[in-house]
Amino acid sequence: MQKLIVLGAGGHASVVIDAAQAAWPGVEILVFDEAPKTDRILGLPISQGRPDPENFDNATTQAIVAIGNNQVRATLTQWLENAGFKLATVIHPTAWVSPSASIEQGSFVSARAVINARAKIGAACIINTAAVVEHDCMIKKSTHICPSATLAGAVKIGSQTTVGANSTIRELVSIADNITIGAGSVVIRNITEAGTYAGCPVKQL
Ligand SMILES: CC(=O)SCCNC(=O)CCNC(=O)[C@H](O)C(C)(C)COP(=O)(O)OP(=O)(O)OC[C@H]1O[C@@H](n2cnc3c(N)ncnc32)[C@H](O)[C@@H]1OP(=O)(O)O
Repeated sequence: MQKLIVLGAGGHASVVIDAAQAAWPGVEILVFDEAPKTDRILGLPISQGRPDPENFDNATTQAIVAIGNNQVRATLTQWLENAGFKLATVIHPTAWVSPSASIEQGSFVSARAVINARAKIGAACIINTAAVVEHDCMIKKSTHICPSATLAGAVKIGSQTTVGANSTIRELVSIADNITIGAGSVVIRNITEAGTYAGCPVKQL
């Protein structure tokens, strides 16, 4: 890959750009945003709108959505796929990803994150800075594991779920789709009903 298209130009995009530049020195990064708040990000120009697939060659170009909102990231990742772009998986070089783990396309793994043996990460996920995804965890698509969250062994997380910063999920626990776990929370039982949960142990807000 010589070119990386990044959709989104907010705070999370800065982190993805830094990681991509560290992972692929010399990569040309092209940033697009539908409503940019500035004209540059980390010194790179921001183009307004979406990239035109006619202008890019999949042999040299990949694309990723760098937006923290799970629903928006899911929708735009689907748009990239439908438009024929090749999705990138961006992994910061200081992250540890077990050779037996798998990560689907369009996902981002930030600095110092750990993804241990046989863990499976779906498409368009964010495994954020210093998050720990222990052995045999399964995370469905478009989910965000926030900074320093810890998923103990064999935890299952649904799609479009957010596991808040510095929260802990007990081993073997399952959390369904469309759930938000508050920062610093502890989950010790399965959560099946969509909603927001916080505290130690969590209660539905
Ligand atoms: C790089 C990055 O920045 S990645 C992003 C990382 N960000 C996070 O991890 C943040 C995750 N979000 C949170 O923790 C939020 O507080 C949420 C989603 C749990 C709740 O947000 P809101 O719906 O706005 O709730 P609000 O702030 O109004 O609080 C409602 C109640 O829940 C309590 N509450 C909120 N968050 C938490 C929490 N994390 N733990 C315990 N209690 C909480 C509040 O004290 C309040 O209680 P009260 O009604 O008794 O006063």
